[in-house]
Amino acid sequence: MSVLQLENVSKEYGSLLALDRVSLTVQRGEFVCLLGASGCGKSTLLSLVAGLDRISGGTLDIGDRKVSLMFQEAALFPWLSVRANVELPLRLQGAGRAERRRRADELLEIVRLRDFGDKRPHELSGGMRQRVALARALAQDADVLLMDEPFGALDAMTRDILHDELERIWREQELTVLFVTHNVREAVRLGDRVILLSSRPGRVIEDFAIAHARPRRIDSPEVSGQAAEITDRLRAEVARHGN
Ligand SMILES: Nc1ncnc2c1ncn2[C@@H]1O[C@H](COP(=O)(O)OP(=O)(O)OP(=O)(O)O)[C@@H](O)[C@H]1O
Repeated sequence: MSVLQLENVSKEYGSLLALDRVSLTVQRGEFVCLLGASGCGKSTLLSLVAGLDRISGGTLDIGDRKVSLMFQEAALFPWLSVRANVELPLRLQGAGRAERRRRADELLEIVRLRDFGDKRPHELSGGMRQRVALARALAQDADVLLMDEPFGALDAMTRDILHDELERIWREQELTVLFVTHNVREAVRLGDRVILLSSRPGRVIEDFAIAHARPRRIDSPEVSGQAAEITDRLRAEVARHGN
């Protein structure tokens, strides 16, 4: 069952064409990575799916499904405790105090931060803050999780660990994920599919199926081999555009 369908979606910002007739279908439970050179419109695509911006042409069908967004910066409220940050979406949903607390603790357990609920964000490492952001995104109980380079600012080791965690949570919670990155190995490590976008204006130039058994290691020969193939394709595309 598809949860998201884009057909010939274009996006113009004034005279700038950011996306050019992008077609993409995401099935329920799929982990789809969007990959492309800088400025090709990856974030634009996410913001269209999130309903933060309007398409200029084509059709985008997400039905009545809810999305939640996660960015490179955790964007937590510094004056609130970790638990209170996770509780915020629950508060907006109208959940009562006890229910909020119960669900927030459950989510903190899922991201392995159960003992950190009373801390403030500044007391946590960057990786831990992203875990809180993930818990907060999960609190929205969305059908589709939209992630815009969520681990881009983390060191390689922390990123590795969070890949494992995200994969586990995706599987356990049966999430559908649309994940933007410009890190080819990360895309192959995580995705069921890797959608390669052209340089601006962004068009889908290839849809790679990633069939290697999970869990994958980012430094495994399988991931490295397929990442090299995709990198060559991306390089050719960037060279064609001269940027
Ligand atoms: N609100 C906006 N107004 C005008 N132009 C915009 C706006 N948002 C994005 N753009 C332009 O659209 C193009 C695509 O931007 P976008 O941020 O989606 O690319 P990206 O692939 O996510 O880039 P990066 O990998 O560098 O984050 C860029 O040329 C950008 O300058």
